[in-house]
Amino acid sequence: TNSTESIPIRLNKELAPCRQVLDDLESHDEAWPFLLAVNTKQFPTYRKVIRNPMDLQTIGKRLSQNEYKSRDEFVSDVRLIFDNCETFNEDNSPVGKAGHTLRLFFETRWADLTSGK
Ligand SMILES: Cn1cc(C(=O)NCCN2CCCC2)ccc1=O
Repeated sequence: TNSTESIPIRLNKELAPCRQVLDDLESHDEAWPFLLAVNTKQFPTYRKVIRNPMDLQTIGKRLSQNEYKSRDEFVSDVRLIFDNCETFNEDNSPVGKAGHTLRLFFETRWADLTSGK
């Protein structure tokens, strides 16, 4: 119900599924493009095209620093990674394919951890 969703993430013990799914993402074979922020020296146009960069290391820092007020804020940052990836990469490129694969893995794992439990 929405009665618990607005309670701060740490009070409502929603931190556990966030930490779990982040660990699962970081250890996935297709996570290599998303572990760290995109290197803007290697991709000089990136910051012009992608206004809100996001990566798994940044999410981990925010989680550890209690910067997420709800699980929905956490989920939004994860989905931002994949939306940015679709903007900047062709679907059939190595990075583009990794993004589609990891997005499906995330949505499936997140549903298992938070709804069908
Ligand atoms: C998210 N994203 C990532 C890349 C990428 O190539 N990352 C480099 C990954 N390297 C692998 C070993 C060292 C670093 C390109 C475009 C993009 O949107």
